[in-house]
Amino acid sequence: MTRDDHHADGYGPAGSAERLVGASADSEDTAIEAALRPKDLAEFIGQGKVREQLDLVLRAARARGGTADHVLLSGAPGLGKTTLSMIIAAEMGAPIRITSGPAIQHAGDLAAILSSLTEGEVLFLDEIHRMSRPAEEMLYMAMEDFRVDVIVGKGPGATAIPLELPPFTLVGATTRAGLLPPPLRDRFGFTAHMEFYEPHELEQVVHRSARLLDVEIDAEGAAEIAGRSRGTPRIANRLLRRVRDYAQVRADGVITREVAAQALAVYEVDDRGLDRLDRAVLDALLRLFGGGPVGLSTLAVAVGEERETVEEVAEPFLVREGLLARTPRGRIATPAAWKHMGLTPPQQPASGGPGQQGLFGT
Ligand SMILES: Nc1ncnc2c1ncn2[C@@H]1O[C@H](COP(=O)(O)OP(=O)(O)OP(=O)(O)O)[C@@H](O)[C@H]1O
Repeated sequence: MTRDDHHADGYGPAGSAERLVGASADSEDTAIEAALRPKDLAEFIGQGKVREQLDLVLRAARARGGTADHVLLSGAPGLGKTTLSMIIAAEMGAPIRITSGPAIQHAGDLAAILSSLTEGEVLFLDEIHRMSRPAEEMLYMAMEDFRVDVIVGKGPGATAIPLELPPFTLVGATTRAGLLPPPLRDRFGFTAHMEFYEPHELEQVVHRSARLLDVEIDAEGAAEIAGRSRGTPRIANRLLRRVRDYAQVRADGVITREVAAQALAVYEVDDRGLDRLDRAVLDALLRLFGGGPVGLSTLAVAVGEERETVEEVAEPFLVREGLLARTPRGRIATPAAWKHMGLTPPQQPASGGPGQQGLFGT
């Protein structure tokens, strides 16, 4: 099995510090995740519908003695797309090759990978929406006819040499299925959308990982970590490792609710999974701008971050949590944001006081 690339989670394009609650894999995750991945569908926690449907697809393919249909997995980073692709291969008793869209810039890169696949092999293509156009077009034919045309030579003398491929299963992963061109999307026999996990599912993830890492944890400790993991198993596993450190150094090694809460307070991850940046954005929005509306650029200046960092790194989770809304007039805080930050909204936002929306409204 090979992996051509991996990404780190920086603070957006400005690319500064890695975040404890970032959903993309950092270098430590990459090193440890292999040990924590469930190996078969029965071990995979949550995503009940996806699991049931995939189980049918794979059982039927096995019964026919053939190769499974191409599978498209869509969902946010860290929800288990790579894990599921490995499970698909394991359940089919097939080897897996792992690569990603950005690693395939030329059609030739893809031709080289496809032509070296063995019969029934699973090809996992992460970030499939980021493949180059020519590679994408080559993939259409490979998926449908198990054939590619390799172009030899240049200009008028160029010739297309058809190359037969063994049947294989493509597992494509994307954070946004909507970004895929319809001809590509249509060539997948099965599409699964992965949802964020419920807290009780993340508790199971934490318990399972603690067992594998040989860490003692009680039910309340697992619940405390799960509640701060933003619906994402990767984050749950990462928080568990930081809490384990704390438990070893400052407690007796056992993770209880108290130990987990104290540890995550040190790392500035609050009880809802907001980190320093998220809280800074909310704090500025509430205290400086009376809850908004305030323009994105103004808000970014107020927290001393790039506009893109606020928009791409902090806001998606705040919006998902119902703490912040993006409106045509600017960003506004919801009543839940005031409550979460322990602040009281001004009685009459338009009459001055801490709120200065008139000045910052756009
Ligand atoms: N359903 C699950 N049950 C248990 N652990 C899980 C589950 N889903 C994911 N994990 C764990 O979360 C970590 C991240 O999962 P994975 O790498 O599969 O995510 P991903 O969606 O492929 O992320 P990316 O899009 O960034 O590649 C792995 O360590 C894996 O063990």
